[in-house]
Amino acid sequence: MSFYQSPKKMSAFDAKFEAQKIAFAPVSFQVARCLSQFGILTKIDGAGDEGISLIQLIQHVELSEYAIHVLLDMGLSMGIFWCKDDRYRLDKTGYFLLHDDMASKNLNFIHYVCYQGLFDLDDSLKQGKAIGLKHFGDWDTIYPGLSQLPEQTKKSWFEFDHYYSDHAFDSLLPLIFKSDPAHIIDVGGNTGKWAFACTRYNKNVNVTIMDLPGQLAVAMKNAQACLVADRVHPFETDLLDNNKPFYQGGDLYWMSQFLDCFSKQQIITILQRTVAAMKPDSELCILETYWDRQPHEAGAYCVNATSLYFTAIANGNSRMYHSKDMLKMINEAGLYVDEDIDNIGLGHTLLRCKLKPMN
Ligand SMILES: C[S@@+](CC[C@H](N)C(=O)[O-])C[C@H]1O[C@@H](n2cnc3c(N)ncnc32)[C@H](O)[C@@H]1O
Repeated sequence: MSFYQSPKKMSAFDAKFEAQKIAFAPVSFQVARCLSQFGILTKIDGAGDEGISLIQLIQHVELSEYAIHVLLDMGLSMGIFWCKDDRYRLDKTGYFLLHDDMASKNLNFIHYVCYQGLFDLDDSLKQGKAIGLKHFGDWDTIYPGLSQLPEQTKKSWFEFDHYYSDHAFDSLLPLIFKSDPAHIIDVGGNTGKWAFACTRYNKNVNVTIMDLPGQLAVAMKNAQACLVADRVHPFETDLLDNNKPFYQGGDLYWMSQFLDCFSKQQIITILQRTVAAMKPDSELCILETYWDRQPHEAGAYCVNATSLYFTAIANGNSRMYHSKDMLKMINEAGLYVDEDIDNIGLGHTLLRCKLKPMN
């Protein structure tokens, strides 16, 4: 990791400006969202090098002159546009806000899933509970409620989750199938995207999805639609309850973006239960984004920011981990890492684990 290990080279004047940006960050965030939602970014982008004036924008955007003008002024301050001779042109940051898929998925996730709940971050930190979740329902964690979230919130949650895992899945399939597993157990398999990728890739493999009932119902509906309900099987459980069952004897246990939903103590328990369920030659593959394994500072920023979603909205006690913490827990549970591969998809790491030999 080449970042965070020395002070930033910046004048006090610039640092003071950075501090003001943080103080006003919710304003910038909402302005960027409104510029996008009301089509102002698209209009200015379409005007190209010629640019577009406020008077012209008023004719195309269904907002008052006042509303467009306050958004434009703040957009200038945020470096989204530049303006010469009263004509606005998109600057580079504006270009990526408009055209970068990752920025739009992140922005929608923060607005529809996290924004209101983050107001309760301080109480969530003090109580070790996701106090911000109260805006959506009365659950201990967001997961039993996922399928009941308001429509736009649910859409933003799934688009955010899938955006990162989808980018990793294609390059992972050959790696996972090199050990030729006949039966994969997808722990926290959600709506079945990985299960369907596996059944498409290999015509013989069976996949069992272990998850909460709400997600399994959606996954099995999807399995019917994909015509693989004979090879994709549901296994209902709640991994926060040790009295609930754990699928025994799978060839390959798969945990993608799953362990980050649990506290350290819960992870150790889940890994120990996995160890107890594995055959001597089974594997456990863990796919996660660790902030210290990101190739660029931008990745570490997004991963660390995502931790606070877990704190205030998802469960109050989990996070995106440092890889050293995960490696320690894997070891403690009785596993060793056979392969450790970074830079999969958008900054994922695959840890391929096996049972430690018995002494
Ligand atoms: C962040 S999603 C990951 C989905 C998918 N594996 C992927 O890579 O996109 C976490 C999944 O873990 C499941 N999960 C969370 N808590 C759980 C629990 N206590 N028991 C079983 N599954 C749980 C959720 O329902 C959800 O499907």
